Amino acid sequence: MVLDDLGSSLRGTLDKLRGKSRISEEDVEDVVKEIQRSLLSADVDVSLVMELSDNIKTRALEEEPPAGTPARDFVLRIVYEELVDLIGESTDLPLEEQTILLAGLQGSGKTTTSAKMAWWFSTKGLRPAVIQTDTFRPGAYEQAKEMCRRAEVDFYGDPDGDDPVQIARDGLEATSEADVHIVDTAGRHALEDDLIDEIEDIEDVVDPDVGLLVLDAAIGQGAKDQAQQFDESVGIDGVVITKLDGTAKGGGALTAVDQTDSSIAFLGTGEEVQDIERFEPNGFISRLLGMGDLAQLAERVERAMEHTGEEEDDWDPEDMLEGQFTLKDMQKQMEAMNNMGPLDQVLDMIPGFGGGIKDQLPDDAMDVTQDRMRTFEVIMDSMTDAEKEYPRAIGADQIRRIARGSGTSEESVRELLQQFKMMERTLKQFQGMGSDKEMQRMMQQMQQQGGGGMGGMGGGGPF
Ligand SMILES: Nc1nc2c(ncn2[C@@H]2O[C@H](COP(=O)(O)OP(=O)(O)OP(=O)(O)O)[C@@H](O)[C@H]2O)c(=O)[nH]1
Repeated sequence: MVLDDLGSSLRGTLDKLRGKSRISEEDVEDVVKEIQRSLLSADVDVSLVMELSDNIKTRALEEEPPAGTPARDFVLRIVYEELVDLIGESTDLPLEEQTILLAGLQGSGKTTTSAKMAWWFSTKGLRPAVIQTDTFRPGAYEQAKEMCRRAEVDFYGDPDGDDPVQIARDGLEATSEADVHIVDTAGRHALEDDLIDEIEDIEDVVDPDVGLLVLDAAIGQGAKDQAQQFDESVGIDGVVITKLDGTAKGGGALTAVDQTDSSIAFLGTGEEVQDIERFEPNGFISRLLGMGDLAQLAERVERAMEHTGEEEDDWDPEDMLEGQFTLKDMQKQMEAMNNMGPLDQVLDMIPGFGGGIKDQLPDDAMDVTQDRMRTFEVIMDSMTDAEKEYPRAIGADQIRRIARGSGTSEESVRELLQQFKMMERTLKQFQGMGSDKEMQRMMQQMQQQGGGGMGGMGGGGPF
């Protein structure tokens, strides 16, 4: 996504400042150019890019770095603060009764997002209900109903209805026991007058407390007009950026946030109901700058562990950071990762693993696809405990036996062992960074500096 790219290119540029105590105008120019290049190539609106880069330049040249602050940290802090300023706080969504109206173009992910958000609110102890008013797209009703079933939340829709406004009215009544009403609306290919009229009518009936614009991360410059129109008709308080698990850059979404003077509420990171994250600007930016976001990682690991089942479980995810890595750990991790999301996203959250280092890993290290995982799981079920503890000792005879026992091929078994070795190497690389001490030191620094996300970046951080 947009800032991923910024993270790695910026790290390279900032590394050139290493060891310098003062920065020259030329250094600042380099940094600013890098930021401009990466934001523009991610489709962020030109005037927005110029504003951001001008601010960074002015501050970097005019402000006096605090005594003893290396030039690199000083510039980084400014970049960080300006990005926080640009992206803003996350949309205010108090955990209380409310009605949320979702707007957006066809296919942006509204229906999926409504169920995901409902799931999210349910994890916070509230009782959400999704009201599906999309009578335009065949299949929207079934899709929403099925996702709400999976999310275990209330749902209202009318597969035979053709009046979205009436459905909205009936839906509010039918789900009156719910605390949070999430009203999904129909999308169209482009902004058409009838879409705008329809959503305005729905808005009149539901009287939402919050209007959210759902945007596909792939949206480019078109985001500006769309955001403006929806803002004028129903009022946009926040943006949900979907499909951030793909290759899209998300720059348009930043433009929309700026255009509507709103903020980001949620990020969508997959097709399942749980693939949603509440947007946290500090964590988000720290993560993209390569600092990792421990809080999010902890939350994901915790959630994944809940799903790993009640079976006896002495597996501690921290082992993965401490060096006792066996196939048993890999098995548990794979179960957990099934629930946590793709490995590369998880790694982004580990301090020191984002950007640079991850980029240097072979692509294969991340390529544990769902299918491969399933095959691996079957294979591991056919292994003995000893084989899982000492996979390196597995020989050709055992490979043959395991392949036969699991109904897979010897090649698949070898592939699993290969994957294991790769993960082991990957983790060693991470351990080699002295993660524990480094992390403790980072936390201490952050505390000393008032908990600001930047403190930990002072010298020797994982950049
Ligand atoms: N990978 C990925 N896919 C997503 C995400 N959010 C939605 N999708 C997919 O995008 C497609 C469109 O999503 P919908 O939720 O149907 O979009 P919509 O805005 O309701 O579409 P209309 O009802 O036609 O307006 C579906 O195939 C979803 O599974 C996401 O965060 N990641």
